[in-house]
Amino acid sequence: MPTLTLPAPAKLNLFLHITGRRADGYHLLQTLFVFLDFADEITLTVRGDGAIHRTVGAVDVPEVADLTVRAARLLQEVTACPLGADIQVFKRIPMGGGLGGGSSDAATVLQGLNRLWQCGLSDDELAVLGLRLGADVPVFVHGQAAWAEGVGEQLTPVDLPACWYVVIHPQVHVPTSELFSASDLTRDCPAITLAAFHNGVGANVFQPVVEKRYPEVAEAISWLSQYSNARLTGSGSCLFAPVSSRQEGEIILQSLPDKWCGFVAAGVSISPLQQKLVISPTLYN
Ligand SMILES: C[C@@](CO)(OP(=O)(O)O)[C@H](O)COP(=O)(O)OP(=O)(O)OC[C@H]1O[C@@H](n2ccc(N)nc2=O)[C@H](O)[C@@H]1O
Ligand SMILES: Nc1ncnc2c1ncn2[C@@H]1O[C@H](COP(=O)(O)OP(=O)(O)O)[C@@H](O)[C@H]1O
Repeated sequence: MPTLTLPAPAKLNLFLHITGRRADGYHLLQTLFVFLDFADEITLTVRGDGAIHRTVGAVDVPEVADLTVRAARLLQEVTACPLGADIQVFKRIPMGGGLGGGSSDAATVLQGLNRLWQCGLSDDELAVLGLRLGADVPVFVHGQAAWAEGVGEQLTPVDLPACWYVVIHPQVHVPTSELFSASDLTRDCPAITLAAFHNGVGANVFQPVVEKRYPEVAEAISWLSQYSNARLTGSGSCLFAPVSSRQEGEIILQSLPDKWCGFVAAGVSISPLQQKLVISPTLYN
């Protein structure tokens, strides 16, 4: 049966402001998404019997709740596709760390099965479907670094200069919903422009809230700030800082306290998924 292996990259939120709230309680954001060349790997194999199974995946995510399985079922339902799939998810991206791994996995499954099942949906149609699974799925479907508004689905592509980042996971799980409901979260940021961001305006509004509730994250931010401008990504708990080269990042990581994990990755404007899809439109065998 046809098989396809694709990357599901991590993202960083280079800044994240909340500008207001929708009537349904969801928060309106301004953020800048960039991708990392650090990714989960997903292998999809077509099944003729219509069943969808996750044959490899994170042990602490039940198969039925896995965003890859939910994405496959959604695409199957919407397109009335009679085919199924076996899904292998090799996780590298820390979960619940603000790196968007679950959303990225879902986007990769939508893109991969759209091809394997020959559904013929456009990127825009896949992004609309993806939004039903999570606010961050559309940006991963399009795979282009973007200025984002709304809940993160109103995307304007941007081309950012290549950059290296040190990313640290303080081994703390920070639940996104808890942070969005925090009383001390700033929800009235004035709207800014991309030009203002490039002039140094912009912060992550979750950062002070997370630092107050999770001292371990505050300690990690303070540690990384010795070397470069450290900031939280998404709702945390991972943090990142720009560095001038992979080598500089690796040197910083040599002093990383054992209790935390870290890696160095390149920030890229075209996601590793889009790069692979564009280079070889008929990838599967
Ligand atoms: C904060 C961001 C920034 O990129 O990323 P992560 O930290 O998750 O990577 C996203 O906005 C995360 O969006 P999304 O992926 O939809 O968050 P979920 O975990 O599904 O949302 C959990 C809960 O947070 C609240 N929520 C979420 C998004 C939003 N714009 N407003 C909200 O109020 C809702 O109550 C929702 O039920
Ligand atoms: N394939 C998946 N990979 C990671 N997390 C998943 C997956 N499917 C469902 N989840 C759930 O989504 C939550 C958020 O995961 P993730 O997207 O990695 O983090 P974040 O939203 O903080 O960037 C996890 O805690 C997990 O319970």
